[in-house]
Amino acid sequence: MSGNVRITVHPSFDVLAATTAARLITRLLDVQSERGEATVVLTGGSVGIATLKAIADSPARLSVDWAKVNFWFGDDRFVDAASPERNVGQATAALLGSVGVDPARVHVMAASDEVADLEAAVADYQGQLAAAARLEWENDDDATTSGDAKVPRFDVLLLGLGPDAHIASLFPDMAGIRTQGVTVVGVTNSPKPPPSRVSLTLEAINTAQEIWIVAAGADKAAAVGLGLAGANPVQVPASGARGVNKTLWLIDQEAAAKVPEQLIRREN
Ligand SMILES: O=C1O[C@H](COP(=O)(O)O)[C@@H](O)[C@H](O)[C@H]1O
Repeated sequence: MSGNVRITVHPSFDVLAATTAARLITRLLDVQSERGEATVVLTGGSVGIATLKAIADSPARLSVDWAKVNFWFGDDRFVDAASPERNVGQATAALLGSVGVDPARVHVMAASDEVADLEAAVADYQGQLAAAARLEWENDDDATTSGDAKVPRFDVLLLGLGPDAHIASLFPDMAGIRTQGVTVVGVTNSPKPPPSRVSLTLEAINTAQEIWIVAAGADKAAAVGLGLAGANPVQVPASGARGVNKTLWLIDQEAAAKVPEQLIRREN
C-alpha cells in the first residue's frame, strides 16, 4: 500500500464522528493560518453528516473563521431543493446554517427544480469549479493550481462509503466511475435511491490534497477490505481514491473487521 494511506480505527460510530470533527477543525485552522482561507469538500451519508453535527456541538468550532472556508460537495442528489434527501440540506441543518459561513463560498450542485435537466446541473457545477480555479490562479501569487486547472485546490475532501464501495455518487461498474476528462458527471439509475445524482469524477476527487474516507458499521466491512486491498476502482470505486498528500481511512471497529491488523492504527 502506498505510503500516504493511513487507516485509523475508532471504537464506535460516535467516537469516529467526534474525532473526525476535531481532526477537521484542526486541519481547517492550520490551513487558515497558512493561507488565510481553507477549502473542504463535504460528503453526505451517515458519518459525514454526523461529523458536521459534532463540529457544531464542539466549542472548538469557534476557533475556525467559517466565513473564510470554501465549501464544495462531492455529490448531491438531483431532487427538489427542499427534499430531505439533498446532501446540502442535511449539511446546512447539521452545520452550515449555524456557524456563519459566507453563502458565496458555499458551492452547491443544482437541484432538479432549479435547472432544466441533469446535464444542466453537471454543466453548472463544472462551470463553478472552473471559475473558482481560474480566480484562485489569478489572485494568488502562491497558487498551487496551474492556469489550466479545472478545479480549485481542495484542502480536505471527505468521502462517505457505501456497502457496495461507492464513493460520492460513483457506483461500481457504472458509467460515472469510468468517466475521464471531465470534473463532474451526471448519474442516472443509481442503485441507491434517489436514481438521479450529480457527482465529482474520480479524477476531480484525486486532485484533493487530503482525502478522508469515513465509514462505520459492519455493513461497510467488505467495502473497506476491498478498498484497501487494491481492487480495480471500476468494481470498487473506493480503492481508486488517493489524495495528493494523504489518504486517510477513518473507520469504526465494525467497519475494520476485514482489515489486516498490521495496517491498523487505533484511536482509543
Ligand atoms: O448516497 C450517498 O451515500 C454515501 C454513503 O452514505 P452512508 O449513509 O452509507 O454512510 C455518501 O457518501 C454519499 O455522499 C451519498 O450521496
